[in-house]
Amino acid sequence: MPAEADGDAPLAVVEAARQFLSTFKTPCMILVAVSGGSDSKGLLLALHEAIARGFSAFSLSACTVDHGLRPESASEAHAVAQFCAGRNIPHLTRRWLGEKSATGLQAAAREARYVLLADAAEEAGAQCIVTAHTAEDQAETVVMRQSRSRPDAPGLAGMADGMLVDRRVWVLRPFLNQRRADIRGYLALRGEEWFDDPSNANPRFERVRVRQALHDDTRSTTDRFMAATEARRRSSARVADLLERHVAVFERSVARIDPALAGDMSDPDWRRAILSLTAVLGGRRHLPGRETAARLAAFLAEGRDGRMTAGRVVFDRRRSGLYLYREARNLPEIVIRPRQKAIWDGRFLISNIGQEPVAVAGGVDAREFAARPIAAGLPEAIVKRAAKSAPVFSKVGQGALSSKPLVETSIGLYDTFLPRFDLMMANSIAALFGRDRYLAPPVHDVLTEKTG
Ligand SMILES: Nc1ncnc2c1ncn2[C@@H]1O[C@H](COP(=O)(O)OP(=O)(O)OP(=O)(O)O)[C@@H](O)[C@H]1O
Repeated sequence: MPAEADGDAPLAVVEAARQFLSTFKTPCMILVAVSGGSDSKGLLLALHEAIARGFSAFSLSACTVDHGLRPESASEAHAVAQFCAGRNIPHLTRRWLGEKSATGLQAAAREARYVLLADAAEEAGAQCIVTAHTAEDQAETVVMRQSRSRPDAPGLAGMADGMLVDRRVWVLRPFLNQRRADIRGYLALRGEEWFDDPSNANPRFERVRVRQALHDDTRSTTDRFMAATEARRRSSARVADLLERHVAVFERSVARIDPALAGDMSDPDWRRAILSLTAVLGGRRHLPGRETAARLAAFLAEGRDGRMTAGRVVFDRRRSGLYLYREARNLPEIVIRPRQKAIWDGRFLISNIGQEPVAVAGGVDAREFAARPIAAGLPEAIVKRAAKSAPVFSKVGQGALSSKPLVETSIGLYDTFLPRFDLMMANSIAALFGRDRYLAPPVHDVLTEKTG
């Protein structure tokens, strides 16, 4: 399926691969996520060529995820494996065996794909993953985000050029500025073919509808995206700074905000800071929606002492500050088997390191929780209220637990997918909740290295 290409464009694709390799802190093995479509096959070939021409300390491996959604998917994965074998590139195929319900199919397939790719990277010994998202993918993402923009969106940052998956491996996107026609031209020049996924033309999916409607020049969208990404990174740096200066978190459960900043949400970065804290304390994976944010802003603007609940979080306003803690309602009860981990209430990752099952419930007896925050200077009434939603561990059946589980805050906002432009604020949230910094990307990053 050869396609038209500009004169120098094929070399531009290899040049993009070369430039990408030159951004690494140290040479490493890169796992290329190859679907068999033109973009990812082009990325694999361009990296392979760039490595052969001057970057020999790098190596490649590849992985294809067979989602099992189309009859041809297994044979396509096999063809990719053969293509890799011909170039001495180790290749893994991973099958998605999860539940495939019609609603949210693409989102479920996406999350499963990234986790399978992360597992494959670990198995192959690769230090990062690359995907071949293009300038067209970027333009589509911007349009889709525009249509559902959340209150946290400063400008229209599109897809990040890097994303940490599962807290363990970075997915980088070296072709975000490359056009599909150029990648296809490059493949044609090298005499290579590719598969066209028919679901890329299925109007059931939002991305496909957007693509079909998008007549925008992707080059100008790319420029706008780069400016927006820069704005988003600066916003993230500022949010990090605001959180560090004005917020304290006690026992991973109560946040105190300086009284001076308790009444105002008009600054978009400060609003993001408060809404992010709300998501973490409320155990949610997304920021509260527009309406909740507006209700909260109205409450804070009143400037009076009192309480309101938003996004499962109580906002308790007193002269000494604004206190945030999880409301004591709808707290789940779970049992964690020996040597297993589970996320409780979206807020805590609990590891049962003992030999017996552990039951987890909310705030039945929180005396232990109460002692420390009071000693740290929190008002007693706040501690008592917050204690009601703290996790309490017990033995299933009679008696006392012989070993306590390990507990850390689960940051649903970032633990599965952390876009690179939010790394600084994610790190300051992690620090507030007593967690280590997130894994740093393997490539140089001027902004985070300067300020973070
Ligand atoms: N089945 C697959 N196996 C391996 N890699 C894949 C697969 N599907 C997609 N990819 C990788 O992801 C890139 C983007 O693919 P595509 O646009 O189809 O995914 P997407 O669902 O839109 O991605 P995202 O959800 O991350 O925006 C591909 O260029 C390829 O690198």
